[in-house]
Amino acid sequence: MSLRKTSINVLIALTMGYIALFSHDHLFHRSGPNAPENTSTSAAGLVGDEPSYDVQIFSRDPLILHIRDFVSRAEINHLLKISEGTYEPSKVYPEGNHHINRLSRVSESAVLPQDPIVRRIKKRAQRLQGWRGNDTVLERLKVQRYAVNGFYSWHYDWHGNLPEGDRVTTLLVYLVGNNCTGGGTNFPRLKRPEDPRWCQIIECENDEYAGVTFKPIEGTAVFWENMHPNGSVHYDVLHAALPVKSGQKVGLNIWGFDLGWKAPSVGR
Ligand SMILES: O=C(O)CCC(=O)C(=O)O
Ligand SMILES: [Fe+2]
Repeated sequence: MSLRKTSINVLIALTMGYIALFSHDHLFHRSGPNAPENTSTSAAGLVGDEPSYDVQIFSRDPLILHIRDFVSRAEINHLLKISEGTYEPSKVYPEGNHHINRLSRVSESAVLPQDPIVRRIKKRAQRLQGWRGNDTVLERLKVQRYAVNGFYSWHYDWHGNLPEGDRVTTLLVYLVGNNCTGGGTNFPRLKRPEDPRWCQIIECENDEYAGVTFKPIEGTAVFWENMHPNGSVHYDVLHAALPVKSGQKVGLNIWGFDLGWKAPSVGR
């Protein structure tokens, strides 16, 4: 093939790629089933195109993604505003027994009302996870607020033995945290990656905790699968909200709950 023919072919391929990309974008953002809610006012920059976020695979087993700019500044302000006045002390529920236990968890929680902005963020979270069948639903969004000395000690988000299903995914979005010290999300069973570029998003120096600690960078999110591909619970997703030493941290929990989840009888 002559050089001229090759470059024409490359040009055609690039143009086709551009058209494919463009129409994909067109389908998803404007006319697809997941188009943003039709919110007609543009107050506070909350409406319009979906914010573009940036995803990186942090770990393959368990699957953990790090997502930059998952929510916009205007969305953060809105979520903080609608949660104000509705916080209650957070509870824990070992063996189905819901109670406050200040030895394992000190924070306040607020369940968010379902307004158009909340629904839009839920749709974004759902689309990120792909179509998992009608049995997997997102729980009501929950905001967790940690003051100085607030924390949530090491735990799993899965239950492992509920008859009604289980939490199969966790999407944790940091709403406030840029000015706090402490307050990272620690996974003690993960191996810290060696490449120093990860240090932008995880603690590298002076991390007094084993494993990996994600920094609570506002707008970013950490997503993980709580189960192995065959449905068995994953023990390496053990995690904690480390104590806040100064400032304040607020996180948004978006959990994927599979109503049809059952523990597999063998293996992982
Ligand atoms: O806020 C964090 O860093 C983790 C929170 C958490 O694990 C939870 O609410 O289940
Ligand atoms: Fe958790």
